[in-house]
Amino acid sequence: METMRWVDGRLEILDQTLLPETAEYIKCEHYETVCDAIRRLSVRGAPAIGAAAAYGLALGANAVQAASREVFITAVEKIAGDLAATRPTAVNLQWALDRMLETLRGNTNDNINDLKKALLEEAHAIYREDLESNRRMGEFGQTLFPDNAAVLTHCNAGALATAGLGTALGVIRAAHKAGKNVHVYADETRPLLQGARLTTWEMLQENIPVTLLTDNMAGYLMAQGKVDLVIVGADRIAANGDVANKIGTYGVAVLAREHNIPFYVAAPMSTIDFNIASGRDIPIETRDEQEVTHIAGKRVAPEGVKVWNPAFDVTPARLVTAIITDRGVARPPYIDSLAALAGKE
Ligand SMILES: CSC[C@H]1O[C@H](OP(=O)(O)O)[C@H](O)[C@@H]1O
Repeated sequence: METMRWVDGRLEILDQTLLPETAEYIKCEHYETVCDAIRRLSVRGAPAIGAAAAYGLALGANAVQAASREVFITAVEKIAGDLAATRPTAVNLQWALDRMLETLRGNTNDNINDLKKALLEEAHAIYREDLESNRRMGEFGQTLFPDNAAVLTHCNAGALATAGLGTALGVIRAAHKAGKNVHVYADETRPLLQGARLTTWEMLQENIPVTLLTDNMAGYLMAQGKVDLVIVGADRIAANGDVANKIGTYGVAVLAREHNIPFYVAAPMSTIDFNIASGRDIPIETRDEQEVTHIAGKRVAPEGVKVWNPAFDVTPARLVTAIITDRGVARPPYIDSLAALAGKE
């Protein structure tokens, strides 16, 4: 099942808020529909958000009526700004939009229709490349898995968060395919339950053994000696290796360190933000309080209670055993190893 698809000049997005019960595609005729899909997590996960924004920009550009290249570019830049404003933490969103705008500005063609075609081609390329990136991360990462590995993961860093295989789950898929007999422990991941709803669904689809646990069970599972390694995705990684990922990841990393369990992060190079020195500078999204006060649409917390709902937290680099990227595995010190993988001096 595709996370998204371009059909007859429009973007169709698998609505992940309806999974696992219902698999339904949102038909996006306007880029504002894509903005809404990103904001409400119909499409989610750093690489998937980036690809959706790229297609959203191509969709919006197609609707622009401009008399000149300059007017067209100004209109497209405004659409990119609207898409960029949907969610602040996943750097792939801005990365994809920047790449699309660079493509546009670097194309000296004055024919507006040709510029529109070039934007759509770039969106296709971003989506296609992410699938290849997932495959490469899987190849690099599965070498870190022992046979019969019991693997704990948090949130959903799977096919649904990317263009097809996943980051953390892409590594798990590769290890499963390599015959390593992986067993997955999936944190439910409150408040939006990406683990309970999406990771378990993906693993069951492919007969990869999976056990669901609530977030507050992870420590006891580790204390029982039942976890060989932890692997998670990322939304933004700072130049020093600090990792922003779904809320709860930091707690899992501290528990893993306490129990001497390797803690791996799988992320493409497009998730590394070399413009940010450390996790202190990563913008953390806070979301609607009803995500915490309600479960399945039913209020469970009393009216009037104060709520704190950060969607992400930051795991310091010192708690990260290795970062598995699509260019290889980075080990501490990340300030050097990530820069080397990026080909920076
Ligand atoms: C492969 S990126 C997946 C990453 O994105 C998730 O956040 P959200 O569901 O809010 O988009 C979570 O942090 C995952 O690790």
